[in-house]
Amino acid sequence: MLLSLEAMLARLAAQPLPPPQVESVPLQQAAGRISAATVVAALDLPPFAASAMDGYAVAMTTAAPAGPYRLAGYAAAGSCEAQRLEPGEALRVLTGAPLPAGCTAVVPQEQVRCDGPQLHLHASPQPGAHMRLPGSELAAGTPLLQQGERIRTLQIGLLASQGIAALQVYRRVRVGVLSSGNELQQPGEPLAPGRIYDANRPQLLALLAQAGTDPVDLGTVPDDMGQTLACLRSAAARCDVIISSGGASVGDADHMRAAVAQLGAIDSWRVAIKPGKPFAFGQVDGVPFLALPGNPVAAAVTYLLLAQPLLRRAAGGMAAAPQARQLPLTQPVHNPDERRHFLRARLVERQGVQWAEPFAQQGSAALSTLAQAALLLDIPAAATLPAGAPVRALILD
Ligand SMILES: Nc1nc2c(c(=O)[nH]1)N[C@H]1C(S)=C(S)[C@@H](COP(=O)(O)OP(=O)(O)OC[C@H]3O[C@@H](n4cnc5c(N)ncnc54)[C@H](O)[C@@H]3O)O[C@H]1N2
Ligand code: MOO
Repeated sequence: MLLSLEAMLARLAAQPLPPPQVESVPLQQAAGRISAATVVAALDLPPFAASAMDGYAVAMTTAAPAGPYRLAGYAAAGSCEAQRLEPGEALRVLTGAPLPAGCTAVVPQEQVRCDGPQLHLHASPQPGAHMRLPGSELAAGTPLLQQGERIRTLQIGLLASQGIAALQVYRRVRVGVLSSGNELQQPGEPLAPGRIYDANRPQLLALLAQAGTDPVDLGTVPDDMGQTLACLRSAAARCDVIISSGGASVGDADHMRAAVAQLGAIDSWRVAIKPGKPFAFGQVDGVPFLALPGNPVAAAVTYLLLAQPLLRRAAGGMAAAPQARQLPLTQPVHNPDERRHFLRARLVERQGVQWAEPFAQQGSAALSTLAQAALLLDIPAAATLPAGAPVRALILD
């Protein structure tokens, strides 16, 4: 049976996965990790009334708001002395200094004239000017991080300003990657006749590293039952998820599915997408196992569309819709197939408008256009779209 992409995703979402483990990391190393806890602000920010300028804190009077004021003292950032102004008094303050009780405005030093102990303002200040009031930026109790949220680099400063030195995050998921096939040779070795370089394993390992997992290189296994079993057993002992490519389809030299079935269970499916029709899911000694197709573009596309959501869940992360936008097509597209096509495309700009331009080469093995692609265009089954028609474009970078 050919399953729709959505039905396949729903099936994968229903697969039980082991709960992610939790570890503590220093705050500055937490960017890109998944928060294992909901974090709320413990402090008001700023925690006390503070000056936003180098200048003077004044206690205004209605009779003479521009002064003169009597200079009553001094406070710098870090001062801890509790001070108080009476109406008509001013305090020299530096940026970040705690403001004295009774302060009604801060006047930047460029806008005053000092005459001995007397301060004259160039103009009447606005009440509250340049005063950072406690909690005005952030109130204690405000949520800062949700459990399952990916921590952004630009959140680190805010978390540090709350006094947080370490965060509870989910341990990176260890994802083992293996390739199968007698034809495969390692990049770096001389190429023997009839053989090809293993493109899928380096590509998948790189995608996994970029996604914040802990990739484990399980190497290449030939089409041999004994070696496939040995590789899978050792992988299950050290990985949280195992991904293979090749041997997902109907070929004779397919030991992968038989080996997985012997060590656990496997369910093969066909998904109504091109590239990427053959796809299998199972478990090896209880460790989730995903079999991606061997054709290199099909392996990359099924990784992005099917494996990534499962890995995000295994990592404790919240579900996230793929980044997509609507773009007009530069040329007509015809998909006579019963499968939805995901076309590699580039983004072009014409007269200030962005368009999606599909590459001519769309073969499931044609890595050269994957290497240049900025977009994957989602073309419905049995559809003919004219030039200019809007299509859903998944953003690849
Ligand atoms: N009779 C049928 N044949 C095929 C069907 C089908 O439905 N009926 N499906 C085709 C589709 S679609 C795909 S995709 C491929 C997937 O097949 P497998 O997952 O079994 O993969 P293999 O047969 O092992 O390899 C396919 C192709 O990819 C090359 N390959 C494999 N691994 C790598 C790698 N790590 N790096 C680079 N290239 C790799 C392999 O040499 C083959 O050329 O099946 C179609 N056939
Ligand atoms: O997945 Mo295959 O690569 O559809 O052509």
